[in-house]
Parts: sequence; structure tokens; C-alpha cells
Amino acid sequence: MGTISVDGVTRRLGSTTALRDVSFTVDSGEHVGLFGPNGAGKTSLMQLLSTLASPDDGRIRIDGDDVTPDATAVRAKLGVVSHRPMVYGTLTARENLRLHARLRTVDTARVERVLEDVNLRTHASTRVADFSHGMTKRLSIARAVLHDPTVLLLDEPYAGLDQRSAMDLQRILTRFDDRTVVIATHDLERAVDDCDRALVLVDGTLERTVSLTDRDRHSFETAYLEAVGRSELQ
Ligand SMILES: Nc1ncnc2c1ncn2[C@@H]1O[C@H](COP(=O)(O)OP(=O)(O)OP(=O)(O)O)[C@@H](O)[C@H]1O
Repeated sequence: MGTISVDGVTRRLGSTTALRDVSFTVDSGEHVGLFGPNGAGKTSLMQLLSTLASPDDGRIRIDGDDVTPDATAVRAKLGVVSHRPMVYGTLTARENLRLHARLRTVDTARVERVLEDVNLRTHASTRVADFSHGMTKRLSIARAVLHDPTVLLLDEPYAGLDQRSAMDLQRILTRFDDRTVVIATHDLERAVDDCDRALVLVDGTLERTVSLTDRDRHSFETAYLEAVGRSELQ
């Protein structure tokens, strides 16, 4: 459950080729980091995996279902945390999750369990407009896992968080370790802890795959900088 297959995927945006013949697979329960400089194609790839866009060439399958014709079946397996929190500021955390549970036809009893998972039980009755950035991010994760997906797609989950909130979030994400996870991030340090494998995109091409299980932080950073060239150093 939760296998991903990306096969020869190309994505064009206007005159830009955002992704060029990208292929990789992710095993069930594996945690993969997506890295690359600005404009490398990370968000474009996350959008395709999330079924928000379709490849111009190639195929993406989740558990064998193609993200284009089988988008509805695929969406049921996906939990997506993107740049936008996708929660309502005028509602409380609990109201947001109950609303989402009804839309997803999920038993509302699960809302309390998920609030607990992301450490928001004591703030469940607070309006989201009054939440800090870190709390809103945790609520986005709660929303994403409410229907118990097998695959979690996290686009820059640590962006804008201070050290303490990022550490809290990292700890919370380990509670969902049994799922397949794809995480796009510029945070090389946390990636070494979070991921089994790193995929490095450069100018839309999958430049390098690095196993993180037997690497320390320094050797991953070296491999990353070799892959992206000097552009990251300037
Ligand atoms: N709507 C669009 N129209 C045209 N080109 C686009 C569009 N969105 C992205 N691009 C281009 O596609 C390429 C890949 O962009 P993408 O946002 O996927 O990269 P990224 O790795 O997520 O970058 P960042 O780290 O800055 O978020 C870039 O050259 C970008 O300028």
C-alpha cells in the first residue's frame, strides 16, 4: 500500500519544461525527500503527484492507479500539505476538521484522535485566525491525515517555522512514519533525519538519487552540492 511509480514524466508550463523525463519509484512506507534549487521543478512534481495537474508525457501511478484517469481513487489515498493551509480562519480547529470529515465522509469521532496526534487538543476550540504559523501548519497536517491516507505529500512543511516549531513538527511527523512520505524541502539538515532517500532535481531533470540511511549530514550536503553545481553556493 502506498507505492508510487513515476515513469518518464515531462511537464511543460508555457515555454518552460518544468520536468523532463523524470522516473523513479517509492516503496510502500519509504520516506523520500525532494531537493533542488529554486525553479528545479519540486512544486511541479508535487502538483502532479497530488493530481492537481497531469503530465504532458509519461505516467504517474499510486498503487497502480494512474493519477490522470483514476484521480478520484488516487485522491482517497493521498494526504497533501501544501503552501496554502486550506483551513478556515473563522472556524475553530475542531470545526475545521469536523467540516472536512463530513466532506470526506469520515467518522467525526476521528477528529479528536487526530487533534491529539498533532498536539492541538487544548487549542481545539480556538479560532484558526488566532493560531500561530506553527499551529496552523499542525492543523494542516491534521486535515491531511483525517481520512487515514497511505501516502503523505508535504511541500515545504518547515517553511516559515522557527527552530522550536520546526522541531515540534518534525516530532509530530514521526507519528505518521508508517505511511509513504514525499517531502519537498530546502531543509537539508532535517531531511537527513526525516528521509530514507533523497532525489535531487536540477532544471527539471532528476540529477541524483542519494541513500540517506547510511549517510551523515555532511556527506549528503556534499553529494547535493555536487549535483546542483555551484548555483547553490553563489
Ligand atoms: N505557472 C507557470 N507558468 C510558467 N512557468 C512556470 C509556472 N510555474 C512554474 N514555472 C516554471 O517551472 C519551473 C519549475 O518551477 P517549480 O515551481 O516547480 O520549481 P521549485 O523547485 O518548486 O522551485 P522553488 O524552490 O522556488 O519553489 C521554473 O522554471 C518556473 O519558473
